[in-house]
Amino acid sequence: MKPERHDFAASFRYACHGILHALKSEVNLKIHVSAAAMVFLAAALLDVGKWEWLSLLLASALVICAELFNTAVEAVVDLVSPESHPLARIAKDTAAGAVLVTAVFAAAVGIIVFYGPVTAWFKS
Ligand SMILES: Nc1ncnc2c1ncn2[C@@H]1O[C@H](COP(=O)(O)OP(=O)(O)OP(=O)(O)O)[C@@H](O)[C@H]1O
Repeated sequence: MKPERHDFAASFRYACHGILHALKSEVNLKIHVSAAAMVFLAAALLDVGKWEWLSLLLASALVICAELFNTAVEAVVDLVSPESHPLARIAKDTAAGAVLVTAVFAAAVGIIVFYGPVTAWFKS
């Protein structure tokens, strides 16, 4: 049954519940969040600039958002099509493809941002 109308605080709680559920159930999301934490630590240690921080934050947020949407698509597909179906496969594979695209983008951003500071650190 659909819940009654709710306020902003309730919407915020539901959103946090969704994120926590995905964090508990999706290994890939745990990996992405851990990777983002390590990237932020490296960025702080290497003292990268404002625009580099912005790029890293944007790339990390994109990957995590894509993973959350992927989790949502998987749940809906499992709900409406527990049996094997070509359209269910397309929905899940496409959602996974979106995560892959954002992960490749994040890897490229990481290389662009860290290449200079890391080589300079090794030379020093
Ligand atoms: N109902 C279905 N009908 C057809 N193919 C499906 C169906 N469910 C899953 N698949 C196929 O199996 C693959 C794996 O599906 P699964 O639900 O295990 O997700 P997953 O990729 O393992 O996600 P995660 O590990 O993040 O939970 C899908 O990408 C799809 O190709």
